[in-house]
Amino acid sequence: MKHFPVGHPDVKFGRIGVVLVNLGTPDDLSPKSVRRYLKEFLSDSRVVEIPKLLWWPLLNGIILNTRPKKSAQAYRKIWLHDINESPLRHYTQQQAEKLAHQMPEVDVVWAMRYGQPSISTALTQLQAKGCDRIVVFPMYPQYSATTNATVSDAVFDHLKTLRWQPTVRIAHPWYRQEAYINAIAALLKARLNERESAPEKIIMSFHGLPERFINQGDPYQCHCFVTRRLIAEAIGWSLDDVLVTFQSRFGKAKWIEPYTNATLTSLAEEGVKDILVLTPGFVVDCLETLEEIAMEGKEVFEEAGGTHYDVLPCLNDSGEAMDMIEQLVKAELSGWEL
Ligand SMILES: C=CC1=C(C)c2cc3[nH]c(cc4nc(cc5[nH]c(cc1n2)c(C)c5CCC(=O)O)C(CCC(=O)O)=C4C)c(C)c3C=C
Ligand SMILES: [Fe+2]
Ligand SMILES: [Fe+2]
Repeated sequence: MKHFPVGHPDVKFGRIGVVLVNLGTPDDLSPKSVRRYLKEFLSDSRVVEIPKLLWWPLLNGIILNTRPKKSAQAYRKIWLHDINESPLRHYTQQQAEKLAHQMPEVDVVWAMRYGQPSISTALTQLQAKGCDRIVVFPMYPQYSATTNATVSDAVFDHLKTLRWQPTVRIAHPWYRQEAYINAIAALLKARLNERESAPEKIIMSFHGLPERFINQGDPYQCHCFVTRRLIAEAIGWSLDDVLVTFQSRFGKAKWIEPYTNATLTSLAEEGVKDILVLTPGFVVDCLETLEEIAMEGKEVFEEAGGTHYDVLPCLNDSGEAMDMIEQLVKAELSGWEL
């Protein structure tokens, strides 16, 4: 029953919406698209904290003239050519579509922090369907200002443009939630059981960050260590054999260590032959897992003398992933009557 006065626009309300947000990815393989994506991403002052006066000439003068071509070649190796789509966007879309089936009582959409569909587009879409309560769900288990906070920035920038703002909840980081730990542990145990023998070491490779960000209070590294401990406990492995490493260093500054590639080399040089690598900080496979870990990491390990390099895929849109997302989203809806 609506009680709007005469002349008031007929705004829909009363529904609940969910938006799954991931990082963003190029629209296609052209250096132009990769450049557009990198420009938006690397212009975010939460991601690169170098004073604009120094960063802009470097970004626009050098990086955006050299990196897009190199990155486009890397993306070509992992692109889903049959559907002409980036894995990151494909799996994010699949997750949202599957969640919509699992939770028909809410409206589910997806968004890319850098690129399309933007967070603003997704929120507009949900409001048009009548959602006046919205859960924003960043697809990052471990909190970092470079990922989670920048999602919040985009959400609140959008809210600034509205007269009737929806009530918004931003999901709490879920690096230690049972639903997440159990989902990864289930896939990991299944892989360990499939194998003829256990690997000598399990490596958990997380995306890195400049060390300065951690020293300034970003909790990301601690979250990664908690995740590692809980997964190791869930599979009954000693922490001595489940290592954390950090990958994808960008630029010249010191990033958090140990670096993934350096660890792969030193392990192989110490005589470790057989390892299993997983990337629990990435919910879906993407450039960083498929190219950097599955391809480049394998080369690095084998060149240094390793012989068995096994990689566990990300959760993607598996049954385990979808149960996990449903449980985590439902916890965020708590108290909102449907
Ligand atoms: C410039 C510094 C960067 C920081 C800080 C950073 C943090 C960070 N990133 C992810 C997740 C992803 N990053 C991805 C790609 C990617 N990351 C950076 C740089 C930083 N990331 C660049 C320049 C790129 C682009 C690719 C390249 O040119 O090498 C991706 C993959 C996207 C895809 O399209 O597949 C993800 C996912 C996290 C979780 C994080 C902080 C914790
Ligand atoms: Fe990154
Ligand atoms: Fe990378």
